[in-house]
Amino acid sequence: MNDTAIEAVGLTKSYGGSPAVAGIDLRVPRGEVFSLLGPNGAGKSTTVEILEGFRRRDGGTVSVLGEDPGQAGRRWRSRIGIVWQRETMLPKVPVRDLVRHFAGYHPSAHDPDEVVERVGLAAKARALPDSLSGGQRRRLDVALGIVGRPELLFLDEPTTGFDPEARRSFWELIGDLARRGTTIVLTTHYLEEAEALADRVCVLAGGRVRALGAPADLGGRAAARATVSWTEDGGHREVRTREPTRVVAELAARFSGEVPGLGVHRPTLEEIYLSLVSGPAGSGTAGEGTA
Ligand SMILES: Nc1ncnc2c1ncn2[C@@H]1O[C@H](COP(=O)(O)OP(=O)(O)OP(=O)(O)O)[C@@H](O)[C@H]1O
Repeated sequence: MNDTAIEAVGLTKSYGGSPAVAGIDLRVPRGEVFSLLGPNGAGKSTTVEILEGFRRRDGGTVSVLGEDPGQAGRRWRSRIGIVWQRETMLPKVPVRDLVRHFAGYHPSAHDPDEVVERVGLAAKARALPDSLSGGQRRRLDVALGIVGRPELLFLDEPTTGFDPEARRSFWELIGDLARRGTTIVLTTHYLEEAEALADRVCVLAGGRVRALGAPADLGGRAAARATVSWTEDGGHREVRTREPTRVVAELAARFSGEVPGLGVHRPTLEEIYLSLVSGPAGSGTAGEGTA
């Protein structure tokens, strides 16, 4: 089996002459959790909808699970799961029956009751979709996206409206699917979600790839200087250093033990992300290139 789930080369799409996707190259190996980040209007949904076969591209080549999504048929579609950004219209059918119904479309679906349980809707199994809260409704969308045991799962801002506990349990669910080999494309505005789940993140801005890499390395993050801070003589002190361990060891020796107010701060993914998307299009440097 081909070990590439998604390959796009030179992908372009314009709306009324304005480029939304301006030449993107992507390769996502099977089994990877790949996260697309970027500000509103960056081109994430357009890219993902082309990969899902719901939007026509203007240029470039695309292969998803070995087929061109623009030409692929129902069998291909049944190998893909989608959790849309916007709520989809659902019939007035209880949660459990709806998940069972969706499972019926797929030859090797998960047990629907287990899926309802996994997304935390067991107590609402008999409820109608209309009666669910926003976060519960989102969990139902997730259940419908995963029940078919997709090889490739697209999640477009899946945890919007989730409370913190629901988000954590959703992360566990996604981690579990990933460990079982599902390839996942996650679009999110939550940097901590990308950090918790993604093997690699791709930052899009202005329809182009600004940076690509593991969350820990993105934009030179791993090599970036850390800030070591402490309190001394009643005042705040800090140094920026590439060797925070050495600085902390020196401080520990100097204070003979606990260093008052000690802190070590490395750039967060959010800080790196903001520095990547704040410049003019094309100014992103670190890690730029082919995904
Ligand atoms: N159907 C459409 N018709 C015209 N312009 C569109 C259409 N869909 C998207 N666009 C434009 O294309 C650009 C990229 O939009 P897209 O929805 O792909 O961005 P996004 O990164 O998904 O944003 P968000 O984070 O807000 O969901 C935007 O400037 C948007 O206004």
